[in-house]
Amino acid sequence: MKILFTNIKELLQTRDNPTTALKAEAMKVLPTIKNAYLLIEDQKISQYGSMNNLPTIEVDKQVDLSGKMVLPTWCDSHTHLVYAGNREQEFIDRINGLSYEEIAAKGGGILNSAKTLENTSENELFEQSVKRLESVGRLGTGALEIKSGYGLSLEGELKMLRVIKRLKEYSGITIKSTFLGAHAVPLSFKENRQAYIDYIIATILPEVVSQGLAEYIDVFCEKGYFSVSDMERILEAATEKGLIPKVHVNQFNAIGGIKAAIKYNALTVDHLEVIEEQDITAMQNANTIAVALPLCSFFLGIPYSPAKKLIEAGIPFALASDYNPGSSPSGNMNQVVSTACIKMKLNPEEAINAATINAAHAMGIASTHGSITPGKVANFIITKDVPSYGYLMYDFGNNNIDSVYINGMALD
Ligand SMILES: N=CN[C@@H](CCC(=O)O)C(=O)O
Ligand SMILES: [Zn+2]
Repeated sequence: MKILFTNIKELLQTRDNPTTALKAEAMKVLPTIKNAYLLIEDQKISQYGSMNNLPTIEVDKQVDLSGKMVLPTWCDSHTHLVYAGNREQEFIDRINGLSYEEIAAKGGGILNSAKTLENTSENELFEQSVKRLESVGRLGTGALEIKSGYGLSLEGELKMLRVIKRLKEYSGITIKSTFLGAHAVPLSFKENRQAYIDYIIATILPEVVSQGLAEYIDVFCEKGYFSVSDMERILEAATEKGLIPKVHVNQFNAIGGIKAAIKYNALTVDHLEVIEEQDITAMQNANTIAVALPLCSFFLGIPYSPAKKLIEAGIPFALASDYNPGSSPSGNMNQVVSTACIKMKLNPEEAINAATINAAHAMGIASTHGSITPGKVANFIITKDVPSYGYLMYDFGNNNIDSVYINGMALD
Protein backbone atom coordinates (compact mmCIF):
# COMPACT_ATOMS: atom_id res chain seq x y z
CA MET A 1 0.00 0.00 0.00
CA LYS A 2 1.51 3.33 -1.12
CA ILE A 3 0.19 6.56 0.39
CA LEU A 4 1.33 9.95 -0.85
CA PHE A 5 0.94 13.01 1.40
CA THR A 6 1.11 16.24 -0.55
CA ASN A 7 1.25 20.01 0.11
CA ILE A 8 2.72 19.53 3.58
CA LYS A 9 3.22 23.03 4.96
CA GLU A 10 6.52 21.94 6.57
CA LEU A 11 8.00 18.46 6.94
CA LEU A 12 10.17 18.38 10.07
CA GLN A 13 13.21 16.33 11.08
CA THR A 14 14.15 15.16 7.58
CA ARG A 15 17.62 13.73 7.92
CA ASP A 16 19.96 10.88 7.20
CA ASN A 17 20.25 8.89 10.33
CA PRO A 18 22.90 10.26 12.69
CA THR A 19 24.73 7.30 14.18
CA THR A 20 25.05 8.94 17.58
CA ALA A 21 22.80 11.33 19.48
CA LEU A 22 23.05 15.02 18.57
CA LYS A 23 25.18 17.29 20.73
CA ALA A 24 25.86 20.98 21.31
CA GLU A 25 25.29 23.20 18.23
CA ALA A 26 23.84 20.28 16.24
CA MET A 27 20.91 20.31 18.69
CA LYS A 28 19.93 23.73 17.36
CA VAL A 29 19.52 22.45 13.81
CA LEU A 30 16.19 20.99 12.76
CA PRO A 31 16.25 20.05 9.08
CA THR A 32 12.89 20.77 7.40
CA ILE A 33 11.34 21.06 3.96
CA LYS A 34 8.60 23.60 3.34
CA ASN A 35 5.82 22.68 0.89
CA ALA A 36 6.80 19.03 0.90
CA TYR A 37 5.53 15.61 -0.04
CA LEU A 38 5.97 12.36 1.84
CA LEU A 39 5.55 8.90 0.38
CA ILE A 40 5.07 5.86 2.58
CA GLU A 41 4.99 2.28 1.45
CA ASP A 42 3.38 -0.29 3.72
CA GLN A 43 4.90 0.30 7.16
CA LYS A 44 7.90 2.37 6.06
CA ILE A 45 8.86 5.85 4.94
CA SER A 46 9.84 5.56 1.29
CA GLN A 47 10.61 9.01 -0.05
CA TYR A 48 10.17 12.71 0.62
CA GLY A 49 11.04 16.02 -0.95
CA SER A 50 9.84 19.40 -2.13
CA MET A 51 6.51 19.58 -3.97
CA ASN A 52 8.50 21.32 -6.71
CA ASN A 53 10.26 18.02 -7.35
CA LEU A 54 7.29 15.69 -6.91
CA PRO A 55 7.89 12.71 -9.20
CA THR A 56 5.06 10.95 -10.95
CA ILE A 57 4.23 8.04 -8.70
CA GLU A 58 1.40 5.56 -8.89
CA VAL A 59 -0.14 5.38 -5.44
CA ASP A 60 -3.06 3.69 -3.72
CA LYS A 61 -4.09 6.82 -1.89
CA GLN A 62 -3.24 10.52 -1.92
CA VAL A 63 -3.81 12.84 1.05
CA ASP A 64 -3.70 16.63 0.77
CA LEU A 65 -2.14 18.17 3.91
CA SER A 66 -2.41 21.86 2.99
CA GLY A 67 -1.77 24.03 6.06
CA LYS A 68 -0.58 21.07 8.14
CA MET A 69 2.86 20.08 9.31
CA VAL A 70 4.35 16.59 9.65
CA LEU A 71 6.93 15.48 12.21
CA PRO A 72 8.14 12.11 13.47
CA THR A 73 6.20 10.73 16.43
CA TRP A 74 7.70 11.34 19.85
CA CYS A 75 9.92 8.70 21.44
CA ASP A 76 9.42 8.59 25.20
CA SER A 77 12.51 6.90 26.63
CA HIS A 78 11.53 6.93 30.33
CA THR A 79 8.11 5.87 31.60
CA HIS A 80 6.49 3.84 34.37
CA LEU A 81 3.28 3.50 32.34
CA VAL A 82 2.36 0.12 33.86
CA TYR A 83 0.93 0.84 37.30
CA ALA A 84 -2.24 0.19 39.24
CA GLY A 85 -4.68 2.79 40.52
CA ASN A 86 -3.48 6.30 41.23
CA ARG A 87 -1.96 8.44 44.01
CA GLU A 88 -4.41 11.31 44.01
CA GLN A 89 -4.48 11.38 47.81
CA GLU A 90 -0.71 12.02 47.90
CA PHE A 91 -1.24 14.85 45.43
CA ILE A 92 -3.67 16.42 47.93
CA ASP A 93 -1.19 15.78 50.76
CA ARG A 94 1.50 17.61 48.80
CA ILE A 95 -0.86 20.53 48.13
CA ASN A 96 -1.33 20.67 51.89
CA GLY A 97 2.38 20.87 52.58
CA LEU A 98 4.02 17.44 52.61
CA SER A 99 6.94 16.80 50.28
CA TYR A 100 7.37 13.78 47.98
CA GLU A 101 10.15 12.56 50.26
CA GLU A 102 8.05 13.02 53.44
CA ILE A 103 5.18 11.05 51.90
CA ALA A 104 7.59 8.27 50.94
CA ALA A 105 9.10 8.22 54.44
CA LYS A 106 5.58 7.63 55.85
CA GLY A 107 5.24 4.49 53.72
CA GLY A 108 3.51 6.21 50.78
CA GLY A 109 5.04 6.85 47.38
CA ILE A 110 6.43 3.88 45.48
CA LEU A 111 5.44 1.49 48.29
CA ASN A 112 1.85 2.76 48.08
CA SER A 113 1.77 1.89 44.36
CA ALA A 114 3.43 -1.47 45.10
CA LYS A 115 0.62 -2.34 47.53
CA THR A 116 -2.08 -1.40 45.01
CA LEU A 117 -0.31 -3.41 42.32
CA GLU A 118 -0.12 -6.45 44.57
CA ASN A 119 -3.92 -6.32 44.95
CA THR A 120 -4.53 -5.91 41.22
CA SER A 121 -4.81 -8.90 38.90
CA GLU A 122 -2.50 -9.19 35.88
CA ASN A 123 -5.46 -8.76 33.53
CA GLU A 124 -6.70 -5.67 35.33
CA LEU A 125 -3.16 -4.23 35.28
CA PHE A 126 -3.03 -4.81 31.53
CA GLU A 127 -6.44 -3.15 31.03
CA GLN A 128 -5.44 -0.06 33.03
CA SER A 129 -2.09 0.18 31.23
CA VAL A 130 -3.39 -0.30 27.69
CA LYS A 131 -5.74 2.67 28.17
CA ARG A 132 -2.75 4.86 29.03
CA LEU A 133 -0.78 3.47 26.09
CA GLU A 134 -3.59 4.19 23.64
CA SER A 135 -4.00 7.64 25.06
CA VAL A 136 -0.30 8.57 24.66
CA GLY A 137 -0.39 7.13 21.14
CA ARG A 138 -3.17 9.57 20.23
CA LEU A 139 -0.96 12.33 21.69
CA GLY A 140 1.78 11.43 19.22
CA THR A 141 4.01 8.97 21.07
CA GLY A 142 5.15 6.27 18.67
CA ALA A 143 7.65 4.47 20.90
CA LEU A 144 8.22 4.24 24.60
CA GLU A 145 10.23 2.55 27.29
CA ILE A 146 8.36 1.09 30.26
CA LYS A 147 9.88 0.11 33.61
CA SER A 148 8.88 -2.43 36.20
CA GLY A 149 9.47 -1.33 39.80
CA TYR A 150 6.10 -1.49 41.55
CA GLY A 151 6.32 -5.25 42.05
CA LEU A 152 9.35 -5.38 44.37
CA SER A 153 9.08 -9.17 44.63
CA LEU A 154 9.67 -12.01 42.18
CA GLU A 155 5.95 -12.42 41.47
CA GLY A 156 5.24 -8.68 41.36
CA GLU A 157 8.12 -7.77 39.08
CA LEU A 158 7.41 -10.66 36.69
CA LYS A 159 3.73 -9.68 36.65
CA MET A 160 4.63 -6.13 35.57
CA LEU A 161 7.15 -7.30 32.98
CA ARG A 162 4.65 -9.79 31.52
CA VAL A 163 2.14 -6.95 31.18
CA ILE A 164 4.79 -4.90 29.35
CA LYS A 165 5.39 -7.89 27.07
CA ARG A 166 1.65 -8.16 26.39
CA LEU A 167 1.51 -4.46 25.55
CA LYS A 168 4.39 -4.99 23.07
CA GLU A 169 2.46 -7.77 21.38
CA TYR A 170 -0.85 -5.91 21.43
CA SER A 171 0.22 -2.48 20.20
CA GLY A 172 1.90 -1.14 17.08
CA ILE A 173 3.72 1.32 19.34
CA THR A 174 7.33 0.17 19.83
CA ILE A 175 8.03 -0.65 23.47
CA LYS A 176 11.30 -1.31 25.30
CA SER A 177 11.28 -2.94 28.69
CA THR A 178 13.36 -2.12 31.76
CA PHE A 179 13.79 -4.12 34.97
CA LEU A 180 13.64 -1.73 37.95
CA GLY A 181 13.49 -4.11 40.91
CA ALA A 182 15.64 -1.60 42.82
CA HIS A 183 13.00 1.15 42.81
CA ALA A 184 12.40 1.08 46.58
CA VAL A 185 13.09 -1.34 49.43
CA PRO A 186 9.87 -3.30 50.08
CA LEU A 187 8.43 -3.49 53.60
CA SER A 188 9.37 -7.16 53.91
CA PHE A 189 13.07 -6.11 53.72
CA LYS A 190 12.64 -2.82 55.59
CA GLU A 191 15.53 -3.32 57.99
CA ASN A 192 17.75 -5.16 55.55
CA ARG A 193 18.36 -3.42 52.26
CA GLN A 194 21.39 -5.57 51.45
CA ALA A 195 19.26 -8.70 51.70
CA TYR A 196 16.81 -7.19 49.21
CA ILE A 197 19.69 -6.47 46.81
CA ASP A 198 20.89 -10.08 47.27
CA TYR A 199 17.34 -11.22 46.47
CA ILE A 200 17.19 -9.04 43.34
CA ILE A 201 20.51 -10.38 42.11
CA ALA A 202 20.10 -14.04 43.05
CA THR A 203 16.38 -14.54 42.48
CA ILE A 204 14.58 -11.90 40.39
CA LEU A 205 17.26 -10.91 37.87
CA PRO A 206 17.99 -14.46 36.62
CA GLU A 207 14.27 -15.07 36.00
CA VAL A 208 13.82 -11.73 34.23
CA VAL A 209 16.77 -12.55 31.97
CA SER A 210 15.94 -16.19 31.32
CA GLN A 211 12.36 -15.28 30.40
CA GLY A 212 13.65 -12.50 28.10
CA LEU A 213 11.49 -9.90 29.82
CA ALA A 214 13.82 -6.87 29.83
CA GLU A 215 16.38 -5.11 27.67
CA TYR A 216 17.49 -2.55 30.26
CA ILE A 217 18.36 -2.43 33.95
CA ASP A 218 17.47 0.53 36.16
CA VAL A 219 18.16 1.50 39.79
CA PHE A 220 16.76 4.46 41.76
CA CYS A 221 20.11 5.75 43.06
CA GLU A 222 19.10 8.26 45.71
CA LYS A 223 19.35 8.96 49.44
CA GLY A 224 16.76 6.80 51.21
CA TYR A 225 16.53 4.38 48.26
CA PHE A 226 19.72 2.79 46.83
CA SER A 227 23.30 4.00 47.34
CA VAL A 228 25.95 4.25 44.67
CA SER A 229 27.54 0.99 45.82
CA ASP A 230 24.10 -0.73 45.83
CA MET A 231 23.64 0.43 42.26
CA GLU A 232 27.10 -0.80 41.29
CA ARG A 233 26.36 -4.26 42.67
CA ILE A 234 23.15 -4.47 40.66
CA LEU A 235 24.67 -3.06 37.47
CA GLU A 236 27.62 -5.45 37.78
CA ALA A 237 25.29 -8.45 37.95
CA ALA A 238 22.84 -7.23 35.33
CA THR A 239 25.39 -6.12 32.73
CA GLU A 240 27.08 -9.49 33.07
CA LYS A 241 23.75 -10.96 31.97
CA GLY A 242 23.48 -8.60 29.02
CA LEU A 243 21.13 -5.90 30.32
CA ILE A 244 22.06 -2.30 29.52
CA PRO A 245 21.89 0.34 32.29
CA LYS A 246 19.43 3.25 32.13
CA VAL A 247 19.31 4.68 35.63
CA HIS A 248 17.53 7.15 37.92
CA VAL A 249 20.19 9.49 39.33
CA ASN A 250 20.49 13.00 40.82
CA GLN A 251 16.76 13.57 41.32
CA PHE A 252 16.99 15.05 44.82
CA ASN A 253 20.68 14.72 45.68
CA ALA A 254 24.00 14.44 43.82
CA ILE A 255 25.57 11.36 45.41
CA GLY A 256 27.90 10.21 42.65
CA GLY A 257 25.48 8.03 40.67
CA ILE A 258 26.31 9.55 37.30
CA LYS A 259 30.01 8.66 37.40
CA ALA A 260 29.24 5.14 38.61
CA ALA A 261 26.61 4.58 35.90
CA ILE A 262 29.02 5.73 33.22
CA LYS A 263 31.55 3.17 34.50
CA TYR A 264 28.96 0.54 33.54
CA ASN A 265 28.43 2.10 30.09
CA ALA A 266 24.95 3.36 30.91
CA LEU A 267 22.97 4.20 27.79
CA THR A 268 21.26 6.99 29.73
CA VAL A 269 21.32 8.77 33.07
CA ASP A 270 17.88 10.13 33.87
CA HIS A 271 16.39 12.95 36.03
CA LEU A 272 19.49 15.14 36.73
CA GLU A 273 17.56 17.84 38.57
CA VAL A 274 20.54 18.32 40.90
CA ILE A 275 23.90 18.38 39.15
CA GLU A 276 27.44 19.18 40.28
CA GLU A 277 30.42 20.18 38.14
CA GLN A 278 32.00 16.75 38.55
CA ASP A 279 28.81 15.17 37.11
CA ILE A 280 29.11 17.35 34.03
CA THR A 281 32.79 16.43 33.64
CA ALA A 282 31.95 12.72 33.93
CA MET A 283 29.27 13.04 31.22
CA GLN A 284 31.59 15.03 28.94
CA ASN A 285 33.95 12.10 28.88
CA ALA A 286 31.29 9.56 27.91
CA ASN A 287 28.63 8.78 25.32
CA THR A 288 25.91 8.34 27.92
CA ILE A 289 22.80 10.38 27.09
CA ALA A 290 21.39 12.78 29.70
CA VAL A 291 17.59 12.41 29.93
CA ALA A 292 15.62 15.22 31.58
CA LEU A 293 12.05 14.82 32.81
CA PRO A 294 10.47 18.28 32.98
CA LEU A 295 6.96 17.10 33.92
CA CYS A 296 8.34 15.56 37.10
CA SER A 297 9.86 18.93 38.07
CA PHE A 298 6.60 20.65 37.16
CA PHE A 299 4.39 18.26 39.12
CA LEU A 300 6.61 18.01 42.23
CA GLY A 301 7.77 21.62 42.20
CA ILE A 302 11.43 20.58 42.29
CA PRO A 303 14.25 22.18 40.24
CA TYR A 304 14.39 21.60 36.50
CA SER A 305 17.43 19.84 35.13
CA PRO A 306 19.89 22.48 33.80
CA ALA A 307 19.29 21.42 30.22
CA LYS A 308 20.96 24.38 28.56
CA LYS A 309 24.10 23.86 30.61
CA LEU A 310 24.20 20.17 29.67
CA ILE A 311 23.73 20.93 25.99
CA GLU A 312 26.34 23.68 26.05
CA ALA A 313 28.76 21.26 27.73
CA GLY A 314 28.39 19.02 24.67
CA ILE A 315 26.45 16.26 26.43
CA PRO A 316 23.94 14.34 24.30
CA PHE A 317 20.53 15.26 25.66
CA ALA A 318 17.00 13.81 25.44
CA LEU A 319 13.60 14.55 26.96
CA ALA A 320 11.07 12.06 28.34
CA SER A 321 7.79 12.12 30.28
CA ASP A 322 8.53 9.91 33.33
CA TYR A 323 4.82 8.95 33.17
CA ASN A 324 4.10 7.49 36.64
CA PRO A 325 1.46 7.82 39.37
CA GLY A 326 3.61 9.72 41.89
CA SER A 327 5.77 12.33 40.21
CA SER A 328 4.36 12.73 36.69
CA PRO A 329 0.86 11.38 36.10
CA SER A 330 1.01 12.48 32.47
CA GLY A 331 2.69 10.93 29.47
CA ASN A 332 1.90 13.85 27.20
CA MET A 333 5.10 14.48 25.21
CA ASN A 334 3.60 17.67 23.70
CA GLN A 335 3.49 19.02 27.23
CA VAL A 336 7.06 17.75 27.79
CA VAL A 337 8.49 19.71 24.86
CA SER A 338 6.46 22.83 25.74
CA THR A 339 7.61 22.70 29.35
CA ALA A 340 11.21 22.18 28.24
CA CYS A 341 10.98 25.38 26.18
CA ILE A 342 9.14 27.37 28.83
CA LYS A 343 11.05 26.29 31.94
CA MET A 344 14.39 24.95 30.69
CA LYS A 345 14.76 27.58 27.97
CA LEU A 346 15.33 25.11 25.17
CA ASN A 347 14.55 26.51 21.78
CA PRO A 348 11.95 24.58 19.75
CA GLU A 349 14.61 22.94 17.58
CA GLU A 350 16.47 21.63 20.64
CA ALA A 351 13.25 20.40 22.21
CA ILE A 352 12.11 18.57 19.06
CA ASN A 353 15.54 17.00 18.56
CA ALA A 354 15.60 15.94 22.22
CA ALA A 355 12.19 14.27 22.00
CA THR A 356 12.60 12.58 18.61
CA ILE A 357 16.03 11.57 17.28
CA ASN A 358 17.95 11.82 20.55
CA ALA A 359 15.11 10.15 22.41
CA ALA A 360 15.26 7.30 19.88
CA HIS A 361 18.97 6.93 20.68
CA ALA A 362 18.08 6.97 24.39
CA MET A 363 16.03 3.81 23.87
CA GLY A 364 18.21 2.09 21.31
CA ILE A 365 15.87 2.47 18.34
CA ALA A 366 17.47 5.27 16.32
CA SER A 367 17.97 3.08 13.27
CA THR A 368 14.19 2.77 12.88
CA HIS A 369 12.63 5.74 14.70
CA GLY A 370 13.07 9.42 15.54
CA SER A 371 13.34 11.07 12.11
CA ILE A 372 11.75 11.28 8.69
CA THR A 373 14.22 9.04 6.90
CA PRO A 374 13.60 6.56 4.06
CA GLY A 375 13.55 3.03 5.46
CA LYS A 376 12.46 4.07 8.95
CA VAL A 377 9.01 3.12 10.21
CA ALA A 378 6.20 5.36 8.97
CA ASN A 379 5.49 6.90 12.37
CA PHE A 380 4.51 10.54 12.19
CA ILE A 381 2.27 13.25 13.59
CA ILE A 382 0.13 15.40 11.31
CA THR A 383 -0.58 18.72 13.00
CA LYS A 384 -3.64 20.89 12.68
CA ASP A 385 -3.27 24.07 10.63
CA VAL A 386 -0.56 25.86 12.66
CA PRO A 387 1.50 28.95 11.73
CA SER A 388 4.94 27.49 12.55
CA TYR A 389 6.49 24.59 14.46
CA GLY A 390 7.47 26.86 17.37
CA TYR A 391 3.73 27.47 17.80
CA LEU A 392 3.36 23.84 18.92
CA MET A 393 5.38 24.65 22.08
CA TYR A 394 4.02 28.18 22.51
CA ASP A 395 0.39 27.03 22.38
CA PHE A 396 0.94 24.86 25.46
CA GLY A 397 -1.83 22.69 26.81
CA ASN A 398 -3.79 22.82 23.56
CA ASN A 399 -4.03 19.86 21.25
CA ASN A 400 -2.62 20.73 17.84
CA ILE A 401 -2.59 17.15 16.57
CA ASP A 402 -4.81 16.31 13.63
CA SER A 403 -3.81 12.65 13.37
CA VAL A 404 -1.08 10.17 14.22
CA TYR A 405 0.30 7.44 11.93
CA ILE A 406 1.94 4.38 13.45
CA ASN A 407 3.54 1.85 11.11
CA GLY A 408 1.88 3.56 8.16
CA MET A 409 -1.64 3.42 9.59
CA ALA A 410 -3.71 6.25 11.06
CA LEU A 411 -4.76 5.71 14.68
CA ASP A 412 -8.53 5.93 15.29
N1 LIG B 1 12.04 8.63 41.29
C1 LIG B 1 11.78 7.48 41.11
N2 LIG B 1 10.82 6.96 40.35
C2 LIG B 1 9.78 7.73 39.72
C3 LIG B 1 8.67 8.05 40.66
C4 LIG B 1 7.97 6.83 41.05
C5 LIG B 1 6.77 7.08 41.91
O1 LIG B 1 6.69 8.05 42.68
O2 LIG B 1 5.89 6.21 41.83
C6 LIG B 1 10.35 8.94 39.04
O3 LIG B 1 11.15 8.74 38.15
O4 LIG B 1 10.03 10.09 39.37
ZN1 LIG C 1 11.24 7.49 36.54
